[in-house]
Amino acid sequence: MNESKTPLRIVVGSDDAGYEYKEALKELLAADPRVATVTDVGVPADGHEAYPHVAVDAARTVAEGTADRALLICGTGLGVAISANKVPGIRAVTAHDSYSVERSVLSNNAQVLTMGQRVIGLELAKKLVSEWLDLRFDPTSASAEKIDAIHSYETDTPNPS
Ligand SMILES: O=C[C@H](O)[C@H](O)COP(=O)(O)O
Repeated sequence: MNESKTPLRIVVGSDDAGYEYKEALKELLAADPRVATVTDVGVPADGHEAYPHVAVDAARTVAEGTADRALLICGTGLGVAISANKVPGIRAVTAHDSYSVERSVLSNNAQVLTMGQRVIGLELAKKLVSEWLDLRFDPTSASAEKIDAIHSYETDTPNPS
């Protein structure tokens, strides 16, 4: 662990198709010293809330500053990413490989990682989540102005470039 990194406040969520992975990854996060807090926005074991509502609840928690990141699971990871990206200021990505997880933070400053329980093995998902906890975006990097450009499209402000 890099002691200079502030532990992360993480919100987790899933639909019923992602429930088992959400629970397993929540347990992993809760035991990790790189994590300050884990907040579960559902679904519970007997829950059937549709993925858009869970994803937006989690994304709003990040956008409001109550959490630093969100980890969202559904069948594919796709629906929760699409939904979370409807929240202004949120950059959510689906990633099932190490390089994409790395670049999602270092290039895209994505605060939301999504995965599909029907797509990836649980042990690989755990490994990728562990790698994700070590990543921090560098606001002085050349990628920063591209993130600003993304956000310029959330308002009526023209693209600065
Ligand atoms: O992206 C959507 C998810 O995979 C979800 O868990 C399943 O959605 P569906 O039931 O509409 O296929």
